[in-house]
Amino acid sequence: MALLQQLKSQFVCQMIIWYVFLVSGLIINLLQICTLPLWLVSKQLARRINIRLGYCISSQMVAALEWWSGTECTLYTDPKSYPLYGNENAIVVLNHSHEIDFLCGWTFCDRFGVLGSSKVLAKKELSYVPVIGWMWYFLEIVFCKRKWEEDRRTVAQSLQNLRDYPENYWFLLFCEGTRFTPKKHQISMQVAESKGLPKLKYHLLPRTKGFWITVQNLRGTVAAVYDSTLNFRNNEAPNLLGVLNGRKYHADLYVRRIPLELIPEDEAECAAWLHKLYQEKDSFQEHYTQTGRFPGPTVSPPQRPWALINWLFWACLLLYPLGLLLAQLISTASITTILASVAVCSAVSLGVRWMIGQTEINRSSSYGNKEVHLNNN
Ligand SMILES: CC/C=C\C/C=C\C/C=C\C/C=C\C/C=C\C/C=C\CCC(=O)SCCNC(=O)CCNC(=O)[C@H](O)C(C)(C)COP(=O)(O)OP(=O)(O)OC[C@H]1O[C@@H](n2cnc3c(N)ncnc32)[C@H](O)[C@@H]1OP(=O)(O)O
Ligand SMILES: CCCCCCCCCCCCCCCC(=O)OC[C@@H](O)COP(=O)(O)O
Repeated sequence: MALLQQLKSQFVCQMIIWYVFLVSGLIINLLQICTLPLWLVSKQLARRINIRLGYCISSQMVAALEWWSGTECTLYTDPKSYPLYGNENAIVVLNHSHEIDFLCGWTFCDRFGVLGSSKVLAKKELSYVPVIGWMWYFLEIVFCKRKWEEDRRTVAQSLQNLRDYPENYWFLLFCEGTRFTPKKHQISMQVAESKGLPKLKYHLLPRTKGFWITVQNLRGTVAAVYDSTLNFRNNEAPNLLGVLNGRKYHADLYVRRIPLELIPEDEAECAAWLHKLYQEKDSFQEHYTQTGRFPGPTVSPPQRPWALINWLFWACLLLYPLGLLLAQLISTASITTILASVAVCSAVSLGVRWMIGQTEINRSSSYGNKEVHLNNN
């Protein structure tokens, strides 16, 4: 067991995973481009094909979490809501304090069969990330600049486009708008104070505009909001490099299903509703800190084999030509070819390392970091 753990952290294993992810990802991005003419002929078919192509990329990261690192995910939820998960459209509201929260979200998507179709309100910068960001264009992910004056029109339009989406999806919203850091927390609590809102201990003050516009534009096509609160056992702060090194974590996710009809239509009332939701989320986090668990019964939604099968398929397809190339390199062993191979390996590892950097909190944006001029009236 210890030997296997040692093996998982070896650089050569990392390189194999990165190589398969990057090369298969770029091939899939190319295939996605090839579907462009189809959008003009049959939009719904193009969407269904892209859902499957997207699955081939995102499920590789799910496979890394579930099969490589062996991370376990426990769901705390009402058993009456459980059968609805994956069988309806939903808006997911999730806390944003962990580097792999999006990946745990993807794992749950996979277990409920909505991984390829799931959506997120993502910052525009992520659309430039190769493989993942490029894939997102074809999955109709909603991007925002976090500048309301510009976003209010573009975000509403992108949301309207999802109204006739052909497969069930979960639309993820990190209402805090950025990852939790002590400084961002302190600033957002000043804003809370100026608005006369109670302080939150574990969350940043939620941004309400994105939530309101999402609910407004998806009303009638989305059945519920899944209020989701994520935590990791033993106070761990997991990260993507840990996952790729084969480190095992245990995620706990508390989900409450709230029918969409219960959410007020009026903007101010909707904002007040969201603030109250975050106060409740804060109390669930407090409960977790005190007791090591969330309230209510637990379930472990079954793991599905498709993410692993997909990874094995791409690995077989791409490692064979790589092996042939390496064999040829070794047999010819010219200094130029060796230098060229070292350069390619370095470029791959630098590229993927930069992509992993996008998930790291210490490289988080300055959004929410700037002192705001507060008006206490
Ligand atoms: C059964 C299982 C269930 C669940 C499983 C869980 C999950 C799985 C689901 C789906 C997975 C799918 C995909 C996941 C894959 C990958 C995701 C990866 C990452 C992408 C995530 C991101 O990129 S997060 C960043 C982008 N997103 C957001 O920002 C969303 C939230 N933001 C908003 O909604 C904003 O309102 C906005 C972006 C629409 C506009 O932002 P802007 O800044 O322009 O406006 P504001 O909202 O801030 O308006 C100004 C108001 O804010 C007040 N203010 C000022 N400073 C602060 C502060 N520091 N904190 C709080 N508030 C502040 C200011 O006073 C203004 O107040 P008003 O009263 O006028 O509103
Ligand atoms: C098998 C996989 C191996 C290869 C790994 C490559 C990894 C590429 C991952 C890129 C995915 C990017 C998703 C990042 C999600 C995220 O967490 O975004 C942060 C935003 O919410 C808020 O940003 P900020 O304001 O900066 O806190």
